[in-house]
Amino acid sequence: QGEIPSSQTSSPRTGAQSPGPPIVQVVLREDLNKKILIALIVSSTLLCVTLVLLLYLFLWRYRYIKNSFTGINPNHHPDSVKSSVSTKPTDSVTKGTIPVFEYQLLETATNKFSESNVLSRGSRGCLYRACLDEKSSVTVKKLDDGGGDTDIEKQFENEVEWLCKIKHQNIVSMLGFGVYRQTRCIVYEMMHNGSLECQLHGPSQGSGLTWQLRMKIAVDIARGLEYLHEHCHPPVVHRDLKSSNILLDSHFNAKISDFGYATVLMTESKKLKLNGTLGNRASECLLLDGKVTDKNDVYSFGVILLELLLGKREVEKPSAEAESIVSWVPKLSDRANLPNILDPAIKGSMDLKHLYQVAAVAVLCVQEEPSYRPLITDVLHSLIPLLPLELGGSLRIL
Ligand SMILES: Nc1ncnc2c1ncn2[C@@H]1O[C@H](COP(=O)(O)OP(=O)(O)OP(=O)(O)O)[C@@H](O)[C@H]1O
Repeated sequence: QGEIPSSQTSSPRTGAQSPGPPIVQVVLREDLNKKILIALIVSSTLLCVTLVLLLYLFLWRYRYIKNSFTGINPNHHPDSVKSSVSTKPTDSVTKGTIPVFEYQLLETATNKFSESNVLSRGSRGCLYRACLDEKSSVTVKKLDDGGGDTDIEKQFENEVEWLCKIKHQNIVSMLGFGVYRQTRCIVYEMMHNGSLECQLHGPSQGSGLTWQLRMKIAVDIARGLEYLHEHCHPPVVHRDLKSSNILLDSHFNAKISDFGYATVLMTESKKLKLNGTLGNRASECLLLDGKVTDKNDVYSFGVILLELLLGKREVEKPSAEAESIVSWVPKLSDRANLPNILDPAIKGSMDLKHLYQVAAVAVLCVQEEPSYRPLITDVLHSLIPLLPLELGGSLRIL
């Protein structure tokens, strides 16, 4: 008792020589250094993670903008639609900028795909009127698999693939699509005036289409085609251009629809390769296959122009002695008689010089030799001066 523990003898209070304070300070400093080191490691890790995230976001945004499109990605293949879309009915995602609709949503919008909503029946399925919201209606094309018909499947994939990428005022807009087990749906903007075929050859027999409207429709189609042939990279050939695939909105703006057979235009090098593999087949045979040239679309455009002028169907009677509208071409070259063979709905309603010019363009487009047919861009520029300014042409009416 009364003995002081040895550690206390070295207490600062004793006033004796004391190593205490320096030890504490060293320990504190070491602690501080460790903390600074940890803080540095944590903050630099955070910085790295943030930088990586920012880089990822930047790359994602760059790809998003690139994909949401002004041109065509040559590496893109229609098959990717199939793989990019799940077949679960509850999907609600977006593919690029195009939404994938849930089945239930389309079912409700079309009143369970009811008969009263049917707008038309095509060879591959039905077209329905649908209300996605209270304000506007859209159309839904419902394609059933047709007992595993791979052609329907291919056309669906092709159509969706192209319409995801092609955006133009004269090409029908796809608002979304969906794949649900055996059923496929595509949602389009509503084209209130239906197809050009219906306007020309339906109950109204062309009476709703004045000369000026017909010129506007021709210029609109040529603009859409010019976009496909000249502004898409690589160029796109529609391959199924006909009046039933030209749709008219409430202002009679014409838009090209149905991209089920569309394909990229074959480049010269690919053409040569194909010529090689097909031995002696002349290039014209390849062209007649309808696979490789934009001039096929120009021919089809010429046929539509003839329909607009003559008010006749592309093929008048679907029978053995059916006559193509192209057989009228020699009569079109007879200027004196031309006004007499026109569609009665427009007879005498146009400047004759304009009529001769449009007839000449139509004759050039339907020439048998594809290389003699003009480019669609030349066709467009010869029609624009015939269309009044307020309808999108350059004609000033004084
Ligand atoms: N977006 C739309 N708005 C209004 N009507 C449309 C629309 N799309 C198509 N139609 C009408 O439905 C008709 C059939 O179009 P659809 O594309 O379904 O035909 P299809 O299935 O390609 O038929 P086919 O193969 O026999 O030509 C068109 O001719 C047009 O009258």
